[in-house]
Amino acid sequence: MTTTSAAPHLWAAPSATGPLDATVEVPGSKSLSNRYLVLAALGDSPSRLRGVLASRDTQLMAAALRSLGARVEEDGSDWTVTPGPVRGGVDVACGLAGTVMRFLPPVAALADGPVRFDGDPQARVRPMGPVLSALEQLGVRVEWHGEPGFLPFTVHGRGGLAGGSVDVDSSGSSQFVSGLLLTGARCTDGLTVRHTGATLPSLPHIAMTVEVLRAAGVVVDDSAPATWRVEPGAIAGRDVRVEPDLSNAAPFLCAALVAGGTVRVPGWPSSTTQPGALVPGILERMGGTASLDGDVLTVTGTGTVHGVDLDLHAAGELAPTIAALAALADSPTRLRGIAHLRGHETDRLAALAAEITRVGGHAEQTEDGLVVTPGPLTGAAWRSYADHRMATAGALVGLRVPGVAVEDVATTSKTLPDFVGMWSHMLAGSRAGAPA
Ligand SMILES: O=C(O)C1=C[C@@H](OP(=O)(O)O)[C@@H](O)[C@H](O)C1
Ligand SMILES: C=C(OP(=O)(O)O)C(=O)O
Repeated sequence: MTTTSAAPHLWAAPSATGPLDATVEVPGSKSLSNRYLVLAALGDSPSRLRGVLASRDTQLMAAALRSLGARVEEDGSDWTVTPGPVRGGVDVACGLAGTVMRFLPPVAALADGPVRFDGDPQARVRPMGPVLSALEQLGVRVEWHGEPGFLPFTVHGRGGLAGGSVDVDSSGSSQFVSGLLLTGARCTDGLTVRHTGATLPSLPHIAMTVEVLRAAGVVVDDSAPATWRVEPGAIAGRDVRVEPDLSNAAPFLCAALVAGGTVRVPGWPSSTTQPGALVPGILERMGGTASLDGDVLTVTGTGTVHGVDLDLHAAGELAPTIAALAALADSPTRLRGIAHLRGHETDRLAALAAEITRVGGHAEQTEDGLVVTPGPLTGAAWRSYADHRMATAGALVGLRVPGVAVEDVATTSKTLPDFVGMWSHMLAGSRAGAPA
């Protein structure tokens, strides 16, 4: 492994000096951890959650649920949640977590008083309007403290929700639908959610919400297009194990294509609603081979990466990683179906275009995506924009391009606090002396 020198606030992304031969243990899924936490806090008895992701997004969720009246005890990655009556008169800090800011306002509507939500400066530009206007349709008073439709705001809980039917335009984020569904069973009349927008991103994440609800004994009808009906009823306390985060596995698996060699991820589920399940197929199209032996996913690459034309509307959170890989390809890549990434942790289409261009590639935004045209790349500072996936994208480029220095790599703590350690460990597993 070689490293580049850089200013102290920059992380010199290590370059690979040979093919990889590494096994990477990936912690629990952010999306599953935060869904299980919400349902456990709304449950009819305590839950034991095993293999929970311990990261900024899940700690924020735990802290918020404690404020709202649940007991959340952490013991490494095994957490116990004891539900309690939902309490108002509290503040919820969302950080930059979409799952906290979109999943908890419906919970707050059950509280016996006001719940004020705020977050990081970048959180204040993430779209919030549709989930809160759905609550208003249900008779909940929402008070905006800044620009309507954005953090900060207060949800004035009145001790319960009757429920009924709501229309929500979820084209900006699937999390609007998921947030409403997660609380639906606690509405006295249940909840019917109808999506009204032209497009709906991240369908696997909505399927994930439906699946975790059903596993907790909640009756959900998703048979009509773009409509979900959650029946009222108890949410069962459970003992569950969280799957590894397959989207967080993606940069490591991509590394096998960039450096050549093999990366294995144990604990890969044979079936899952995580959109990261698409990664092996995408990497095969981009020049790798992938196989699942038992629960170990193995990806092998040659160092040659091919461009692709890819619709990522189902798996937008993979886009920064795939765009970084595309910058190292032997032909252009077109990513489509991801206009809503402009409302993610940062405007990811703008951020990716800027950073890929800064290192010498060419990336242009389209109406709903990005066209990446590889070029000879040179090292430069790679900005993260407080976005964990931008930081890991920079690390991936740095594997091939000496002199890439990732700004604020600590932002990876949003979902993967030990990213730097895991990345170094992966590289330390590379075969010494093998040609680059
Ligand atoms: O429900 C979830 O856990 C998520 C849904 C998706 O959000 P969008 O539909 O806003 O992309 C995804 O990108 C995000 O990382 C996690
Ligand atoms: C979009 C993402 O996160 P969030 O849950 O904050 O929306 C992401 O992790 O890529």
